[in-house]
Amino acid sequence: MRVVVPFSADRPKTRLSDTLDPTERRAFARAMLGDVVETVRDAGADPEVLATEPVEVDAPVEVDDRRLSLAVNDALRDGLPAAVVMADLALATQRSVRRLVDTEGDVVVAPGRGAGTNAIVVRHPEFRVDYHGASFLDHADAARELGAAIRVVDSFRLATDVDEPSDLVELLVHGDGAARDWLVDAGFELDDDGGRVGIRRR
Ligand SMILES: Nc1nc2c(ncn2[C@@H]2O[C@H](COP(=O)(O)OP(=O)(O)OP(=O)(O)O)[C@@H](O)[C@H]2O)c(=O)[nH]1
Ligand SMILES: C[C@H](OP(=O)(O)O)C(=O)O
Repeated sequence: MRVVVPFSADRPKTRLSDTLDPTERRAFARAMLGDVVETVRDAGADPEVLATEPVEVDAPVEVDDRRLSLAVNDALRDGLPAAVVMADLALATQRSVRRLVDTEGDVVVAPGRGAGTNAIVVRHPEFRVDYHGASFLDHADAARELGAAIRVVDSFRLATDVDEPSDLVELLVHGDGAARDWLVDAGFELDDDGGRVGIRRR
């Protein structure tokens, strides 16, 4: 199955601005992209990166700097079925991606926290993505309006998109790819000194 991996190359991860400087955010986002592409391929699917600017990665890259939903809907027109897996799902595993693409349904969604849509499989020819805000609810409504069968994949690993500093804790604990290595090399470690486990930088 085609797996489109959208990647905002130019100004990535602005919600991590208090934790990483712009250069670090680009490098960290790029490390997560590489992990997602490798995981998708290990799951036996075919990654295609949809980036806002050229990027060196082990997968075909299409550059499209239009807004996310517009670019993704155009990419979906290149052939269904197709999945869209976000480039910041650094905890995704071969098994969780396989579970996503093997789940039957006209539209299959792996929700993210905050009513997001972290990954989606589209088999219905008239379905269109509409990202940002409560996109999970918007996608469920859109599927119902089409009479499309929608399925939800409840997965910790697909639900964890790395957007904010608290997400870095999950990556340190559960990740095992280049993005986690990048964090460790940058001096990040768990802060387990009482209360909820956080993150600190040596
Ligand atoms: N191709 C493309 N990818 C995008 C765009 N906006 C976000 N993405 C990607 O979509 C995924 C989810 O988006 P966000 O979580 O908002 O990522 P982000 O924009 O880097 O993060 P913030 O700046 O904190 O919003 C990430 O993998 C982004 O790289 C876009 O306009 N075009
Ligand atoms: C892609 C987008 O991510 P967010 O902007 O919500 O982090 C969404 O999940 O709709």
